[in-house]
Amino acid sequence: MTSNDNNLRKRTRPTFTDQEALTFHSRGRPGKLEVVATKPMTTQRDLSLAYSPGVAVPVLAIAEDPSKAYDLTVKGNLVGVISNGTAILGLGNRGAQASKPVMEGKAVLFKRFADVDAFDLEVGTEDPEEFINAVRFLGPTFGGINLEDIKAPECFIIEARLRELMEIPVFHDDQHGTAIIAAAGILNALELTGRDISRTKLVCNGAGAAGIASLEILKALGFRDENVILCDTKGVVFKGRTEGMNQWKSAHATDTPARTLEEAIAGADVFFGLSVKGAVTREMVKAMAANPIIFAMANPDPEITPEDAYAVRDDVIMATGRSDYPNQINNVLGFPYIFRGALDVRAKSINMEMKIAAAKALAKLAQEDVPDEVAAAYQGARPRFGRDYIIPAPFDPRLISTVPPAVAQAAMDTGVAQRPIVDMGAYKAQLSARRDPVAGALQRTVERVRRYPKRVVFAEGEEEQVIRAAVSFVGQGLGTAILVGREERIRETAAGLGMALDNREGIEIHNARLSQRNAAYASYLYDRLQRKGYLFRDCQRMINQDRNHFAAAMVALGDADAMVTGVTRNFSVALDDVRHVIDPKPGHRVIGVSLVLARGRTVLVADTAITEMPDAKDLAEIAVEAAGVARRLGYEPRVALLAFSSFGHPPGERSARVQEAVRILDGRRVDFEYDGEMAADVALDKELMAQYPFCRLSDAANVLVMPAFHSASISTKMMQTLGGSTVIGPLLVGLDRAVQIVPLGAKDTDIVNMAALAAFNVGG
Ligand SMILES: NC(=O)C1=CN([C@@H]2O[C@H](COP(=O)(O)OP(=O)(O)OC[C@H]3O[C@@H](n4cnc5c(N)ncnc54)[C@H](OP(=O)(O)O)[C@@H]3O)[C@@H](O)[C@H]2O)C=CC1
Ligand SMILES: CC(=O)C(=O)O
Ligand SMILES: [Mg+2]
Repeated sequence: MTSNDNNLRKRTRPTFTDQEALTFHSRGRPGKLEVVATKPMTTQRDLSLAYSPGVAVPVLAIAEDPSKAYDLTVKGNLVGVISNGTAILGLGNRGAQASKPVMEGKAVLFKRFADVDAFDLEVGTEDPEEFINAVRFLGPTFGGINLEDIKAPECFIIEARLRELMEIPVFHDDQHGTAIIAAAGILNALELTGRDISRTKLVCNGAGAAGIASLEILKALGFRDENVILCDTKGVVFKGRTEGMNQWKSAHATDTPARTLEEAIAGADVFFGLSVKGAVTREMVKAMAANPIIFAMANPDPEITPEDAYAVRDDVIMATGRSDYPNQINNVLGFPYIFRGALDVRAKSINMEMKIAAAKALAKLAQEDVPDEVAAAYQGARPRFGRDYIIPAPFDPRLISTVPPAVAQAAMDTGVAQRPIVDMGAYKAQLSARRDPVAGALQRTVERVRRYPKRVVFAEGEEEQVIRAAVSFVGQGLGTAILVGREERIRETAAGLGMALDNREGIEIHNARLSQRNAAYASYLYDRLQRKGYLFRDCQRMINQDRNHFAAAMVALGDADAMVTGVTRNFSVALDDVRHVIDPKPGHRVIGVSLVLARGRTVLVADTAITEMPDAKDLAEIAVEAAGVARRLGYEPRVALLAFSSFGHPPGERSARVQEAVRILDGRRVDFEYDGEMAADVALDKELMAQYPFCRLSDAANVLVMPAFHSASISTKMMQTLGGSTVIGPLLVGLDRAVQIVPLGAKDTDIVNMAALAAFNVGG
């Protein structure tokens, strides 16, 4: 095993308690979804257009030509996620109401990964006919129907009937989504072990929705009937069996003397588990052929854990449905992208060719080199096609531009596309732009920190939201949280919040006044400040009484890796405290960078914190620092130096300063794209930018250098308050140690994000 393999296998489990899972779902607005209007609804005129009488016009247009619904309503991008809760994950029949968190979850994954709008419908019946009747009339609402967590064999009847009755794609994800992803993994595992698909022996445990559909696609790919044995709760599904049978199982019944899973698995090349936790034993693994392939896909716990399988064999290729082991076979890799492709060509259905195209696209993607930007999505370890990387990970940003085009092309080739794509290249570019950056930006940071946990000091340790943030930081596996404050007070506050800190691993409390390190910290500070008018006792007082000084000294002297503060003090005051203790990094300047996460894109804005009225040289330096942050966050920087004018028009003294900054950058021969001066709309809108064909940016800017602090601060705050954007920061950049200052009164989630960014050392 290479060290890369080792690292991948040793991934830590995300740790969360049941209470955290409940709080995640209940906090703020209960649940995970809300409806957002895409048109203004502010004036009388808006109302007249959106509703009566204006709405009558599209009504008549659609009545005359129903296909107009795709142009005039949300239908073409809307998927219904529909369940009756009879097979929720591997938890069995828990009822329609209990399935709602899963269905809401799927809806948000549709949005997050493929910008497909989706909402959930839970239908309170176990009767297939009633279910079919409840769904069959919903065609006018949706562009597609994703059925979920409906048990077999009813799911087969329901899906087949709805496919006949409805003119939009109907896709039972537990069947086909799972089958597609598993097939992709299998294609790669076969290649790695040098197997011929037509001679490979496979045992599938689980003859339900996922099991049966997987066998269908595997056989379409080349597995032979006689080489495949299916098992269920009654053991092997053999020819002639009568107990617990149905027509879908019969279709895969084999002529074999084996009657139990144990007998069937002996000598098998591949095990496919789509059943329940613990169905496979170590003995069974031992009995498999050389280089066995084990896909234990039951959720939330696999048929056998990788630890157990590796304990008895070291030649196994192992996959599970979980995100905390390598090779996650989970349908989240499929459904968002399969529907994206199907919707974009207005496919009438999702057929076998489209499913195989998706599986092959996924398999091929795992074989490709992982570029730098993407490596960040893999927790810092750059995966290479091999035993522990046979399938891309859910956060791989290439999925959106890879899978939907393959699905769309297959739909076009098989005649089910009602609106074929004319320019595939342009379509792929559009798809990339749909990628939601919000989670992406932070996800990479958090995953990286999880891999290299850090000691982060939370300076305002007595504050409620800081305690909550510290507990969450530790709970997410990001490292050790050091709370600065009076121990008893912190414990009491934590107890009042229902969080016992006693015995909680990963949390330390340091009282500045009682710390054994404060003499060292005070003398360190005195060395720095003695010629700036401070006496030793001033320094002692600062360390003993001021938590920012104490926390910063911990970081400066290596007792902690990073620090976060700001909840109770203004940014500039907190920064002054920190600057007494920590200098700028040699050759760098300290600036503030805000991350603006707007619909479909992330833009970095600088300097949002420090230099009030930068001159040309300052602006050039700000550009260099901001470009560095963009790179650290995984974006290739395209820097626009902004002004009220674009390339000299209209002229003005302020714009001349920005032009001068561009010339300074020219002289410094920096290694990133930049240009200016230009107005914000030119920087952000590629079409407007095209009016200036000489502009050196290859695409819309993703780093905006503002001409002064006021414009930086005003624009980001307006974006946040009025524009519906998420703004993270300002992130403090250019200090010699990792320090982040949150906005006054920040909430626990903001504090955790900033602590993660500090631990990641985004500023250095
Ligand atoms: N990783 C992923 O992306 C996905 C994983 N899954 C997982 O696959 C499993 C099945 O889901 P689904 O097909 O929707 O559910 P179904 O209810 O449709 O099917 C369950 C099947 O498992 C069989 N089974 C149950 N217990 C055992 C056992 N001890 N030994 C052998 N077979 C058993 C049942 O047998 P019988 O017919 O005799 O009742 C049935 O055939 C779940 O754990 C689910 O979480 C599902 C979808 C996606
Ligand atoms: C992942 C999924 O859909 C399931 O386990 O049911
Ligand atoms: Mg499911």
